[in-house]
Amino acid sequence: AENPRGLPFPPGPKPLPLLGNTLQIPITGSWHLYTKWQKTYGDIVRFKLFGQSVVILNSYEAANDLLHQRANFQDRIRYEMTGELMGWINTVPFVKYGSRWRRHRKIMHSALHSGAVGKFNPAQHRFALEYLNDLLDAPEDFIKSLRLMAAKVIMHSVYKVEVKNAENEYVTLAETAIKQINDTIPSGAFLVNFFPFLCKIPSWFPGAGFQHIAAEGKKTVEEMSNKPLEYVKRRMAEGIAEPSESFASMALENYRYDGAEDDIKCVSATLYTAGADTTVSALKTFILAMALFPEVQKKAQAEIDRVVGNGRLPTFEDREGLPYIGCVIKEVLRWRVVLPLGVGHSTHSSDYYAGYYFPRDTLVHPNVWAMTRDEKMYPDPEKFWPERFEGRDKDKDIVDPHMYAFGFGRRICPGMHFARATMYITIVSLLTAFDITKAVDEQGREITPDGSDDGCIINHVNPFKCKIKPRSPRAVELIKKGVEGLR
Ligand code: HEM
Repeated sequence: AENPRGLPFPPGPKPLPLLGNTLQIPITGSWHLYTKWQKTYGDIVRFKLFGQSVVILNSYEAANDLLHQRANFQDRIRYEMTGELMGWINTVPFVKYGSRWRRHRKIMHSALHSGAVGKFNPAQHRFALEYLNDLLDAPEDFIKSLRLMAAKVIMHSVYKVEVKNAENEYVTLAETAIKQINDTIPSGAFLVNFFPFLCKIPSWFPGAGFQHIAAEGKKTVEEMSNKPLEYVKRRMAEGIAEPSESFASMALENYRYDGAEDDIKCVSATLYTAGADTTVSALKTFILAMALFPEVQKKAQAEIDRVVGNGRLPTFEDREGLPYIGCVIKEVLRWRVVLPLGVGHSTHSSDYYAGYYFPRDTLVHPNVWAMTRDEKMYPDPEKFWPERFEGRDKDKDIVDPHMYAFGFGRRICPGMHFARATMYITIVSLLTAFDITKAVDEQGREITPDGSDDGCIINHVNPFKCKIKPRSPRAVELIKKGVEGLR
């Protein structure tokens, strides 16, 4: 029997036949609703999206017990539309728990684990400098040039593609693919994600427009994966490529089993889609926080001035000597966590926890947003206050955001060390060279950004205005000199 102990499902709102609770779940910012449900139903809440059983874990403890500790909670559900029809099933976050996924993780791990990832620091440093230089020319385009920086860092690290502008062929392909995915994943937006049998309807059938969208999507995903890898292989064949010049060339050198190339192609394409927008989200949050909390900015700048001095820009070597910056990065990851619902894991077979029954293929999401708003751990949670992390032992009475911002268990973000390095060098360079303040309107009044966010799976603060001004003529000189040095 599936449920021999006859235990109940976790509590939750009553579902309608067929529709389940789908009509109750907002497409954006659903974590706010789940956090309210925590008061009614507790830390473990169950509901249904059409026929899909969903469990939300509202506490760090429950998420850690299940998603981190249990091997049975490391799978992913099938997304018919996004995964199967559009071809995203070939990218790591969608791959089912099993041998293929293990091969993909191994390829990523060998280049991205904490001891190896330093290889990419020169590229991260270079593009952070170019970002500073872009800000000198067009400070008001700080978000646009941030996106460009993230694209440059990943494309260079993964393929050694030199991205000059946002119109780059490979960047455009990946961005188009991401846009297509964002339009299809949210709950309810695409019925076919939850009604697999709809896939069998021919595409000329009225209302089956999803099949055209799927076909378009699949083409984009294939091109996004094939084209840059062909570029790498061309460089290798022509003998231009250093074997270790990029993630992909290293992987092609190191892994030569049957089917290795296909694995490498899928993994490489994943890195842009998983790594660019997430990093941009975190860095936008940082800039917003600096505009809203000037005293934090001053303190961070004082630390840099003390440790680095003003004769140079900071480097990766300074990282250990800048503990307050470390706390700022943690607070960025907590204050507006990038993925407020993480990425849903699923159960491989039926299971029990806390007296409740979990059928197989239950979609289980950590409500990370609720964890970041736990007032017992983080008093005054809306305040951006890095000091809350100062002078404490890891895991003692406060959870380090690194423990939840990058997910859980065997599925934990394999790019976390890479992401943190990009965040570090960008943040520390920005603080050294610029003051970030609120913008002023024509009457000279300060404009305070409202700090709202778009509520998407990868959550972004909404576009806002701020002033980004060099701290001194010396800072401008250092940026110019730094960028010159790169040429
Ligand atoms: C601040 C930036 C980032 C954040 C906050 C972040 C967060 C996450 C989270 C929450 C997950 C889901 C883990 C789970 O299922 O429990 C994830 C998965 C993943 N991330 Fe990241 N990530 C970031 C940057 C990156 C970067 C830069 C890369 C690649 C270079 C990357 C590659 C991946 C991949 C491949 C997965 C799927 C892992 C799997 O399903 O086995 N991420 N990330």
